[in-house]
Amino acid sequence: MTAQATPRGKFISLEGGEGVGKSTQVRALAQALRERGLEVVETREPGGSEGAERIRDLLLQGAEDRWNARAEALLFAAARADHVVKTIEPALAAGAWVLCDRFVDSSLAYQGGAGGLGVAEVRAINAFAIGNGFPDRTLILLLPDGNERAAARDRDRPDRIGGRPADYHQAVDRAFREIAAAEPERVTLVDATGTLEAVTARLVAALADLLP
Ligand SMILES: Nc1ncnc2c1ncn2[C@@H]1O[C@H](COP(=O)(O)OP(=O)(O)O)[C@@H](O)[C@H]1O
Ligand SMILES: Cc1cn([C@H]2C[C@H](O)[C@@H](COP(=O)(O)OP(=O)(O)O)O2)c(=O)[nH]c1=O
Repeated sequence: MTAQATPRGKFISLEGGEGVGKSTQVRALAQALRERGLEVVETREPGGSEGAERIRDLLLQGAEDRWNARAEALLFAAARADHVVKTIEPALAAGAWVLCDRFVDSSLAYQGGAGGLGVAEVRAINAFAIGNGFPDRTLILLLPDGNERAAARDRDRPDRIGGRPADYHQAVDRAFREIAAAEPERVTLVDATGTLEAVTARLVAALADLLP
């Protein structure tokens, strides 16, 4: 008898601006997928491995001018390279589904689109960092006025990037929509209004073609 190879898991990233409900929905979607019998690993960026969590502190704490735009983009990519090798790839190879709270599209939208480096340039450094490790599906949560939930949650202590001005966050939002338009096979825009349960149901529906 020959051993059956374990089928590879699927890699799903959740994206969107500040406070649209990504962390809430990673937990809820993981639960919904587990109820369907899937093994699920939840992770986040920046972070998700020991070294990447250290880089997270460097990126999110301290003064706004702690890093220039290129250094910031490279630090996100370095954290991602470690996260892929240490956490994401082993889980997928073992057959688990990986749900990631932010991934490469956050770099494309924040550093590339809003930060002025250019989406193509930031894509290139990330291609070097992660090779073929793009998600199987990316779900971008959209709120019409995204910031109310984040503002209520963070009060007056946003992090180094969350605290940037409104026009930066509007540019992030535009960049996410452009990425979705450019890569419709991988990237789906999902309405994040309504109850937690309603949003989770939309996310599950957006994965229908990948589910076993
Ligand atoms: N569907 C929802 N309706 C109302 N509030 C929500 C909903 N989903 C999340 N929240 C709340 O909005 C805030 C931001 O959600 P969170 O999941 O932390 O967002 P993100 O990870 O995108 O920053 C939290 O206080 C959370 O409890
Ligand atoms: C992964 C990633 C995050 N970020 C930013 C987005 C957030 O402001 C911050 C991550 O903080 P996080 O706590 O995940 O944000 P939130 O819960 O508000 O969504 O880092 C980038 O600018 N580029 C990236 O590649």
